[in-house]
Amino acid sequence: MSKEIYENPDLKKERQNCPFNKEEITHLLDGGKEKTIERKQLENYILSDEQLKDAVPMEYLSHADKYAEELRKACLLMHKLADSPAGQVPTLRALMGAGLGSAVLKEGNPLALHYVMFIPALMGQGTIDQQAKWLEKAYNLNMIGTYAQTELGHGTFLRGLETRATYDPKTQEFILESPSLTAYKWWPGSLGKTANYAVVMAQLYTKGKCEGTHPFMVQLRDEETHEPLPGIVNMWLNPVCISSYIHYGTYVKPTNSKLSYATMVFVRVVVCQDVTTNLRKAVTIATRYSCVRRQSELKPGDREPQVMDYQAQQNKLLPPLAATFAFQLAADHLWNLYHTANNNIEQGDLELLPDLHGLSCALKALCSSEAANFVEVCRQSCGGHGYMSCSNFPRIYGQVTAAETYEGENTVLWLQVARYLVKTRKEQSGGLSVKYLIGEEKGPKTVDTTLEGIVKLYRRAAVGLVDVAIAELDKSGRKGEAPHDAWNHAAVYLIKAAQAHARLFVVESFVDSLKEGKLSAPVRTVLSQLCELFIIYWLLERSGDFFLCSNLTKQDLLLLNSKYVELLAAIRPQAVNLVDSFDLRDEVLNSPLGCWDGNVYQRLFDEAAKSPLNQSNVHESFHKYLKPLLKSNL
Ligand SMILES: CCCCC/C=C\C/C=C\C/C=C\CCC(=O)SCCNC(=O)CCNC(=O)[C@H](O)C(C)(C)COP(=O)(O)OP(=O)(O)OC[C@H]1O[C@@H](n2cnc3c(N)ncnc32)[C@H](O)[C@@H]1OP(=O)(O)O
Ligand SMILES: Cc1cc2nc3c(=O)[nH]c(=O)nc-3n(C[C@H](O)[C@H](O)[C@H](O)COP(=O)(O)OP(=O)(O)OC[C@H]3O[C@@H](n4cnc5c(N)ncnc54)[C@H](O)[C@@H]3O)c2cc1C
Repeated sequence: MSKEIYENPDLKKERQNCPFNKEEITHLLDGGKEKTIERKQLENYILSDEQLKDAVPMEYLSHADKYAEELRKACLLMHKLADSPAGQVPTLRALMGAGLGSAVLKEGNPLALHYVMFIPALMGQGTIDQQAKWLEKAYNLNMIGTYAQTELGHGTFLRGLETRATYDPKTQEFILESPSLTAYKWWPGSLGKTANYAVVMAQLYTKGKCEGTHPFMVQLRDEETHEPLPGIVNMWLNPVCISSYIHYGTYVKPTNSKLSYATMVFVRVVVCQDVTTNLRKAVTIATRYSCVRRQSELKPGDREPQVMDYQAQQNKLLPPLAATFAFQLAADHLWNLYHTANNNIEQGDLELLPDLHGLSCALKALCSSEAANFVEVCRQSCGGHGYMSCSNFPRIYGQVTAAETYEGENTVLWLQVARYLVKTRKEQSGGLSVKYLIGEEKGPKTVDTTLEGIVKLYRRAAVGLVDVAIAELDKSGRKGEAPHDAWNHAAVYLIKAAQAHARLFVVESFVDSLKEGKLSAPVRTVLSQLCELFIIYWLLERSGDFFLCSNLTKQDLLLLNSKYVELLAAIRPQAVNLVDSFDLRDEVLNSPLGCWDGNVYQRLFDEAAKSPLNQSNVHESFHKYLKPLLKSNL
């Protein structure tokens, strides 16, 4: 007789009479029905392999055992690549990020940097000959690489990196050296124990002149013994300058010195998608738990309500739910811009490079910081159980907050965005993605609080805040301040302008995607409600920007507040159906709070029982330490 599948009765009720086709949203997020089928086949292929399951929860292993266990599984995954039903590239993409890969490699993939930065660096910066020599070796995993740029003393300021690569015309070799302790490469993933090669960013010196940071291919370890090569600690020999600009001993300047930064741009683009995947996991866990959890008293004398019925809980969870769609659609737009710009750059056309840099910085900083804040709100919305390691919130939060720092610390990226916006506004040229800065936007006299009207307000705020920042810069200039001092003293305004620009891009992406998308009426209705909720939420959160730059009035704000709480109530009934549409398997959520069946308490109990401390009633330490204390009559 088939085992009755348990489903929490509250979750079961939430799922009844769903007014829209969940699979339609699943296909939208996957990029089409075929992609969904491919993803599900791949998930079954990977998650059905018993060798990829953890014998004990990772949190109970030592540091070294965690590394060994993750490496074992990562290598097994690579062996499974060849027979993957989804093909190599989609499989690798799924295994590297916060999605399917995180169901197997809970502490992170020791081979991630090889695929996410090392190979892209070779593809983007290597000459044809170098690619012929290294790419096949890298794809065949006959070498494991990393991207070694950050040093103990420098991560942000690339022009300040201390590692030197001095070209010796006699031997036609580069001598790489770390001239000081602060020059030691620090942070590169896999550098410690896994990689045997690295793309090393170093200052290129030739004929006594520094030509700036360039990428070098360096062998770190013996390919057989894995022992570090001689002198590896502070001296690397025989590196190869990738995309060599040394022709017959003479340095030939690249068409754009920032092309050597291209790998970072690629990762910033993929980080937007990755943090969105993590946010989807957090929202799913918190939403399902909030419909299982019953607590307190809403109506005197009534049964304890589902905590999702509190407006305060809806205010916590529905904006991040909406954000997952907003960020996904914006990340898709950015990915398309990346491909267009990259194809043009390969033809020597660099026109879109500033736009790509500006937008990738803006979206990486916005999505990572907003996702980090939203993940923490999701964790808090689950009370004490959200604090448990097995909830998966600590791990998701750790991964998302890391993205606020790596690949460009967010503040630094915001200032890069501001530099691009000020230049575009002042020069009234370029600015593919910031057309509003070129034309003279006439702000609406009275505020129109329709969706289109609110988007216009976002545009007013975006252009207005750039003008406020420029006015500050000009004011400092008139006081005789040097440009770098004026820039530093306007930083607060510059960052606000950059953030308003990033929010405008996300809002326009969401609205435009709904206009262009071929959606059924029910799906369009629920996504439009989420879109309106989200853009009003952000406006209410940043109302100062809009008061400063538009004719928004107190009455308008009160009206928008009312609209916002109406939308919370309208979306509440579909919260579980919306997160079910993400189609995230329990193994990917990896949380007893978020499991599909809602059997939360039993799963929490089972997780607790796995702790080594729960394998006996009295731990040996009692006899060693506590008992003597109890007897000592202090
Ligand atoms: C496939 C699925 C994957 C899923 C997994 C996803 C994620 C997880 C995977 C990987 C992450 C893991 C590890 C992270 C790895 C790292 O962290 S690698 C190290 C990252 N480090 C950085 O990002 C360093 C940040 N700093 C910089 O980029 C630069 O120092 C700077 C801040 C940009 C300043 O550079 P500088 O040379 O000083 O330039 P300046 O500010 O003077 O500007 C000069 C002009 O150059 C333009 N510009 C700057 N950068 C770029 C660029 N990248 N592209 C194009 N143009 C650029 C700038 O706009 C200026 O132009 P003007 O016209 O003169 O204004
Ligand atoms: C999980 C993780 C993985 C990583 N993986 C890699 C890797 O694989 N390879 C690699 O090379 N690196 C890696 N890194 C390093 C990472 O890229 C750097 O930490 C990052 O670029 C930030 O640089 P920093 O550490 O020097 O911070 P800093 O720049 O020193 O930041 C300190 C403070 O200074 C501020 N600041 C700095 N410059 C300015 C400015 N111009 N204006 C205003 N404020 C400023 C920052 O905003 C910040 O508040 C990783 C980091 C993490 C956390």
